[in-house]
Amino acid sequence: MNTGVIANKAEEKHQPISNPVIVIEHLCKRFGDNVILKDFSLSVKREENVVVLGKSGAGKSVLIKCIIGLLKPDKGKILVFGDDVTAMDEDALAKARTKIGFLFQANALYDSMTVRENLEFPLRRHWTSLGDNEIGKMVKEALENVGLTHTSDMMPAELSGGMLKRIALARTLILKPEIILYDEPTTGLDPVTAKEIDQLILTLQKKYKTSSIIISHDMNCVRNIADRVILLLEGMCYADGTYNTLERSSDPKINQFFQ
Ligand SMILES: Nc1ncnc2c1ncn2[C@@H]1O[C@H](COP(=O)(O)OP(=O)(O)OP(=O)(O)O)[C@@H](O)[C@H]1O
Repeated sequence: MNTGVIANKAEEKHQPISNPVIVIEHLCKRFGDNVILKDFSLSVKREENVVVLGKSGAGKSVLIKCIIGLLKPDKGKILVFGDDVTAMDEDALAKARTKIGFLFQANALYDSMTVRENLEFPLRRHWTSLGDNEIGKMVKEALENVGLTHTSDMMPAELSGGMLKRIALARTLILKPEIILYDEPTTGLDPVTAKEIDQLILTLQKKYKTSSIIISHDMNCVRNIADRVILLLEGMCYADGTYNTLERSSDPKINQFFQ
């Protein structure tokens, strides 16, 4: 069921460009008898931030894994820049993934590497033709972006939660992805630091013109960064609208997320 809650464009923080970068059509995914995605459709426009809300176990991570081809859906299409991810072989998937960055909830930095080495790692792995000079410049820019140039030679264990999140964001952005998928970017951070991360995400999204799908339970984060909010419920896109539109909804299934 779709409640037909429609986005009010006037409420949006910025105007995403209308051609979609991701189009998901009638996605179905089950594990045995456990039906996770029943008939899920969603379109994400260029430079748009779409937040996916949903209860624990609703299938948010399954959805993200389908988009990056880590899980094969049973039915449906996922077009990323017009190409269907569900029909790709491993080589094509690897190429498609270079356009998609992923910010893990746990940051996924290597504990045994310095901050600089963590940032160099994806460059050396994916862009093998880059020289040391070029890599050095890109690492410097990445650290400047997140205001942490002084941490270059530090180990992850020496950094606070907010700093780790900034470095993880810098590492995600260093490969210049056109789409970023965020898994709970502010979970575990205090409200002030969380707000700074929200602001950084918005600033860098504007600078690099990225489009995003964000999984979040943090309603401040949702309010701060969502152009549009999707409610994933019963395997479908149950509601679709701006934060303000959904917050005012009288539907208890929507309302419970905005208490
Ligand atoms: N590889 C798998 N094999 C079997 N079941 C799976 C697999 N991956 C996910 N599931 C099931 O799919 C359902 C949705 O999981 P998912 O991780 O997407 O939830 P979620 O909405 O991200 O929850 P949370 O907010 O708690 O992270 C769960 O019931 C989970 O057990």
